[in-house]
Amino acid sequence: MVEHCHILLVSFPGQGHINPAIQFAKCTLQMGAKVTFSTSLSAIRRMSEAASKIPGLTLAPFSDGYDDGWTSAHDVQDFMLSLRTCGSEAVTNLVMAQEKEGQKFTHIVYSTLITWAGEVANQLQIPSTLLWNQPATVLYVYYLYFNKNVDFTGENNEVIEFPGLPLLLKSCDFPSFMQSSSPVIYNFALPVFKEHFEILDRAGTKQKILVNTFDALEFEAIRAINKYDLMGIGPLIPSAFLDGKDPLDTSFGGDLIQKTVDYMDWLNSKDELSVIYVALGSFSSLSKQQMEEIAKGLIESQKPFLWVTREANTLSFIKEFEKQGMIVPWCSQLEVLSHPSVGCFLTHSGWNSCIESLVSGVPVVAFPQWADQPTNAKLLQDFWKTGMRLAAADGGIVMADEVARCLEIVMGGGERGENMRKQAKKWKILAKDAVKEGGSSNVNLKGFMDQIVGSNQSFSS
Ligand SMILES: O=c1ccn([C@@H]2O[C@H](COP(=O)(O)OP(=O)(O)O[C@H]3O[C@H](CO)[C@@H](O)[C@H](O)[C@H]3O)[C@@H](O)[C@H]2O)c(=O)[nH]1
Repeated sequence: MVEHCHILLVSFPGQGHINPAIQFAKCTLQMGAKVTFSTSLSAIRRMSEAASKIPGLTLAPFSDGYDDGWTSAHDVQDFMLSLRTCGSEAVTNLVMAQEKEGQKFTHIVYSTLITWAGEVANQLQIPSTLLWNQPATVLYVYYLYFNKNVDFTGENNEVIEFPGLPLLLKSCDFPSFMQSSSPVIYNFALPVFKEHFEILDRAGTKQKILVNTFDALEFEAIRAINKYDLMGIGPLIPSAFLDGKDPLDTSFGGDLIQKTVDYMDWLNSKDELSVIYVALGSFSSLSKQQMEEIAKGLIESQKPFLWVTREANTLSFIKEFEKQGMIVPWCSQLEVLSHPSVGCFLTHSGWNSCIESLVSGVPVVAFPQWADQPTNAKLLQDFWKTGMRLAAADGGIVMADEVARCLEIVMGGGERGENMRKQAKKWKILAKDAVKEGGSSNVNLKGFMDQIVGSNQSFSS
């Protein structure tokens, strides 16, 4: 029975993980399940009041030892260890507390990087499912890296074929952690991804993996790993920007910073498709030189821009720069992307940003930094064909000319830009189709819910 379904949802505290997790919670709540959402106190604190009042949602924060939030000034390995220790204890305590009251969680759903929640679920013999919040393609690439005899050396950046994938990758397209240039401080990452597979394998055969993607977008990659049952249940995006069923669902509710500057009047004053929206990650750590090159490239483009950054004060020509654009510390990205004046998204290609660009039908200029972002940028450019990736000059810096060149191609009147805009419109329609009643993601999510309550009763949407 649906009212007996109680999901414990555990998420990594980063913005790119919290957002799809909250949206997953909203979808399953609408189907009648109860959801307890557990993550670090710092992430729960930044959730809007509205999110904390979602009916049926219980928040279960725990201290991960970084109650003011992790910043790049902290050692990332220490943080991951502390999160694992504190999180494992918190999840165990939550399960025990339920049992004391004669109740139990039906299922534990845990996000990417939260391997330990899967481990605790295995130990406590509670069925669990990974909510993978990156493309299915990236999961497949990691799977091959750890499990199959595929040569990932990619010497001289030669092209590598991946069985079952209609896409050729070079080493520069791999997740950054696989690349030889990955900084030592991120050496913790590959073992975490390896552990994901080990935990899935210990949980039993043919484990389901929920993926924030949809069938039409990654048909082959979703089916490429026979060992697991990947299910596209995305895009996990607030309803108002997707199917419109709930016009009041206009935000994820877990914003890093609550909106502080009003940019809507400014956007309203601009011509259709004329504005460049720039957001290069919640924790961008671009060098001063790189920031300046991007700024110069934007100026060269002569187009208005809205740039989300909290580092603009490092720019030497900020005053001149501000005449052409607007700088904000945070915005509602989906609100901006769905504004008619926005014609291009200059993005770090974090997975949520990619999928939000597709849902909004906005072409991109991709500037991947790390993690899955190089692969995401490759997919956007060569598979979904909605944009292009910036090329770095010798020395690794992307120069202003390159920024301006790509913006001109994507936003200009030429054939390439025209095609990208056409492709972007196509994905916008297909994304909405996926979540409609009877759409692939809608069917998959209902199927998952049916399975976890162990009944044949169908869920309403
Ligand atoms: O001003 C802003 C800037 C961002 N966002 C939102 O913040 C989220 C950002 O997510 P994402 O684009 O995925 O970036 P990160 O937060 O950097 O995501 C991390 O997590 C993702 C999911 O695992 C990975 O794909 C990325 O590489 C990794 O950096 C999106 O929902 C945006 O809509 C806003 O609402 N307002």
